Amino acid sequence: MSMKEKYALTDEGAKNVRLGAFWTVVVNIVAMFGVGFFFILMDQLVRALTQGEPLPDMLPYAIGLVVFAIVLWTAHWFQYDYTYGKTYRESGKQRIGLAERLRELPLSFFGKRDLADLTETIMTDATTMEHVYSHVLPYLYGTCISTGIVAACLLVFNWQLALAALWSVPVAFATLFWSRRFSAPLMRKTRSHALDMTENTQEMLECVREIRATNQVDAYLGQADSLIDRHEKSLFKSEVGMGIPVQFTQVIMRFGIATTILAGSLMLADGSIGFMVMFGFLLVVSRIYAPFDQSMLMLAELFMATEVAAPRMKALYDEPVATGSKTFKPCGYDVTFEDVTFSYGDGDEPVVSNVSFVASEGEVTALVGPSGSGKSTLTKLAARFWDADSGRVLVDGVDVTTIDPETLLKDYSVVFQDVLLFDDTVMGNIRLGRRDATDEEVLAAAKAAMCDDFVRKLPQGYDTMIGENGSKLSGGERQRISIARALLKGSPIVLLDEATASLDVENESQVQQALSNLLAGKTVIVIAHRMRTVMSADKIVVLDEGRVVEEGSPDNLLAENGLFARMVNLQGQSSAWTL
Ligand SMILES: Nc1ncnc2c1ncn2[C@@H]1O[C@H](COP(=O)(O)OP(=O)(O)OP(=O)(O)O)[C@@H](O)[C@H]1O
Repeated sequence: MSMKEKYALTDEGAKNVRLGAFWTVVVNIVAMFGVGFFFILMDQLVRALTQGEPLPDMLPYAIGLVVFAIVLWTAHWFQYDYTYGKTYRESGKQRIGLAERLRELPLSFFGKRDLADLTETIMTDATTMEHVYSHVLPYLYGTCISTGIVAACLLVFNWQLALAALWSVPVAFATLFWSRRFSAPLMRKTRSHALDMTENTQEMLECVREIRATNQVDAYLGQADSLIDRHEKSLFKSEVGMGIPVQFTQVIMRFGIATTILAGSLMLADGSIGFMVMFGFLLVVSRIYAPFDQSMLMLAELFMATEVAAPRMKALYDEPVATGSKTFKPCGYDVTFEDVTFSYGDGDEPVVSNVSFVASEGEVTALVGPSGSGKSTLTKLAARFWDADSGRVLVDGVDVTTIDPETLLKDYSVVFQDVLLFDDTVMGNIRLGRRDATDEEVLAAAKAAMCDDFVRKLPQGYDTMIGENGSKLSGGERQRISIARALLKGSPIVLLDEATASLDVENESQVQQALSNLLAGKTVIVIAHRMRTVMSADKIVVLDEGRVVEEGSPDNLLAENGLFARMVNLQGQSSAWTL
């Protein structure tokens, strides 16, 4: 596997890691030259002291020292730039790349993946990789290469002493990599326990009202406690599981010094090497192990990155994206379902089967049917939030799966039951419908959606911050803001999930008024909850267990006296169409 794939790097990132490794090699080799320089000076001094030779001229050494310092500083500067400066840029690109990827992924992906898990990938995994790019990879690769070069020189110089000095490096690394089979599962477990902890905290914060209302606070806190304990224990085990092999391999490596002294002493005794050769070897050997000490400590992080973080990031990159034509200029906006079958998971039972109907432009098509019959699913398929398993959804005869989702959604206004607002001003929330809308256009949409009266009563009117998900507004007010947003967008296809649960009578008639402004002249597919909407629809599609069981105008369906007629009779004069 290439470095790029293994560490989820971009092309430029892989290039910078290589250059970082190159400059690390230069730094290590230049540092070795320093050792050689010191060795030659020592040799001359020893000879002067023991054999009466004249003391060496110090000027070339002084000049050499200055040159050495300049070269080392320059090499360090490049190493620093490539390892820290440029690789941090790589991490920035990774994060932007992940965000771009999320943008390209089909919306169905977000339904399948746990959001806490996704947040962990973007925040924690990206941070782990950032540290690995900057602190570990160039340094580790560079050290291995420079050690290889020095080892080759030592082997040429004196292979017996070189073997005595260097055997410990491969043995130490082999031990460390072998220990990975034990430490890797521990790391994966720690990561998954950390994830459970995050999910629990996120759920606790999101559902704090429900938890309090159902007196579940103690139970939730108890669960959080046990998850934290479990994570702490697995973290301890994985630290020990990694720490012991790292310490052990550092000790193994130090045995190289002992064997160099032993072999060197024997060779010195039988006269096959001189004292200075032995001294030189010891100098080099003591330098060789130093960079590895640091690398070994980083290996834990590297293993974590290759075992957990990089695969998780790569998995996100490998997710199939929803693609399609970036231009879509239809002449009309009929939405046609053609024998559509769909299930949420591979191999699951279909939730809609062989559905065919046309929602015509300028008409309101109401989807009715019991809870779970597939009404919301059909609206999601219409907007390509999911792609059908078989059959086709067409807009003006064009299969939606051939159109890029972002391009397609420009033609859709969506008002769902669970309105989502941002912690922004009223103005900002409505303007999300169309970013370039003028203030006047936003106000006109707000008026048409019957928002104006309540917004003007807010402390700062349209500039009032409405809290997270509009927490400072009532359910009906939130819904009218989402309708204003859809009105401002003014798309030719409207998908609407009516909801009445949170609305009082006055609110309901205001929302109804807002809706009729939104729907005029559009292709409307509505999940109808109000009797009035159902009876005034141009077409009704009755669903049961994911199949279309009846289809036609309200009058015709009533006349047919089938399921729809029975449901209407059951509902009586109730204003809410709750089945
Ligand atoms: N994201 C999902 N993953 C798996 N199954 C799902 C998902 N969303 C819905 N379902 C299942 O698909 C079926 C149809 O659901 P859908 O929401 O389309 O029904 P509905 O008619 O809109 O129901 P309701 O009127 O209660 O909102 C249900 O059995 C539901 O459990």
